[in-house]
Amino acid sequence: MKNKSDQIVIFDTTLRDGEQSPGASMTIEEKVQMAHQLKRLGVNVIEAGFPVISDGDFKAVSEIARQVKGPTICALARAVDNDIEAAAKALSEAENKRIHVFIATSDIHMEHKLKMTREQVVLRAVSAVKKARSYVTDVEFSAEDAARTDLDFLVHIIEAVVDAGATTVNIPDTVGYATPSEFGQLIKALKTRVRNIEQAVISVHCHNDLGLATANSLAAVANGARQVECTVNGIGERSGNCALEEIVMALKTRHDKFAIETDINTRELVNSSKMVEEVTGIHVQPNKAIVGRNSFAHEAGIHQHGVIANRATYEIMRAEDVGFESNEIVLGKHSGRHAIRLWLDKNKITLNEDEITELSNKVKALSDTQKQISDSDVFAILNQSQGDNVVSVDATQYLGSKRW
Ligand SMILES: CC(=O)SCCNC(=O)CCNC(=O)[C@H](O)C(C)(C)COP(=O)(O)OP(=O)(O)OC[C@H]1O[C@@H](n2cnc3c(N)ncnc32)[C@H](O)[C@@H]1OP(=O)(O)O
Ligand SMILES: CC(C)C(=O)C(=O)O
Repeated sequence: MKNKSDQIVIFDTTLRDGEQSPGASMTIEEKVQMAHQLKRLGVNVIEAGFPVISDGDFKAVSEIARQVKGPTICALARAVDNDIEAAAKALSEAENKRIHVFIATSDIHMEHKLKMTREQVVLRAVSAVKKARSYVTDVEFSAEDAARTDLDFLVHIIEAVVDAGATTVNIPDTVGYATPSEFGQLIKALKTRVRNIEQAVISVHCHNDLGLATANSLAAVANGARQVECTVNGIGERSGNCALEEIVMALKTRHDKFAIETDINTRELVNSSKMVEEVTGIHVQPNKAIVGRNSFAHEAGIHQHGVIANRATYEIMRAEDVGFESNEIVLGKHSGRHAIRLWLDKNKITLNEDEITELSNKVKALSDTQKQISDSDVFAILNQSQGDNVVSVDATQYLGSKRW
């Protein structure tokens, strides 16, 4: 990392919070394979798991700690001695290690779930951080449900854990309740009010219940957060977490606004996304920002015309920069003649303007009866038109579709 002010720590929790998505459980081998990919992607911290929860998770964290050198390997623990001991043990072979302890700080969680008073929670948090510090120098503390926590109490507990040795303090919006302006203001308030805040990195961990996880994380960064917790494809509890690919590409694309760097090799984003789809069986929707298959695809004629003239008319990022081979011009109901001309050029077919118009009309007519148009559909149209001497091509070589 360069320096704290213009760099952000990308803390990937695909293997911990991401794995908490119903149905996303991974085997030890899958977690290790994913951790190697996260290293290729360039994440700074890999939250490899929660060692106390099962033998499998303990082994997965230990194996990742043993095999994956370079990034910091992090293990989660409740503010419970046994959890912290398990985390320390699982991390023993890590080159760079972090123990992440958490306890809830909102009144609703403390009263109904933990059945603890504010004072008891502070004492438990301080003692957990001290215990974690007895094993490692890099300790993260999370105030679970921070976004719904009384601000004075949050300031107080953060000061206490930083005094106890926490090197990163994480402010989760555990239930995805905050709005960007509120969350940005919360980070700003902590930066000004927490006496010893300069001794720790401020981190955020936003959930996506209202679809605001990335927006809230960005607002936090704009107000001084320097670690963002996120997951590939945004998987995680309920509606998931801030998506790694979204926060990284937002910071890269809007460098003019944020002036923040990450260490992420963005060309590995699509590979990482595909690996998460494979190991979890959870597929991203086509319109998923950055890694969805429609993110750089254009079907509407006016857009296609613009993109053919200059990609920047309708693309704010380059498909190649996130790991796709290229952008796509997709033929369909909304396509116009500029796209048809491009398709013909690519396939080395020459038609006159009347024939191009006729082909365009036939593509539109076919699109009224089916959802998607493949290359072989277009060749079939051309072959049907053979009698009218439009063109003669052998469509059999194009059977199957490039896109669909
Ligand atoms: C916001 C988050 O994502 S937090 C992380 C969530 N992840 C997980 O829960 C991982 C999977 N969890 C598990 O396997 C289990 O819940 C375990 C192993 C952690 C605990 O299992 P159990 O002992 O059976 O307890 P159970 O899950 O029913 O209840 C949670 C217990 O942890 C306590 N607890 C919850 N959070 C904390 C905390 N941060 N610090 C201390 N204690 C906590 C609860 O008060 C409750 O204690 P109780 O049993 O004395 O009532
Ligand atoms: C453990 C913490 C960081 C968490 O996952 C949450 O609050 O959502």
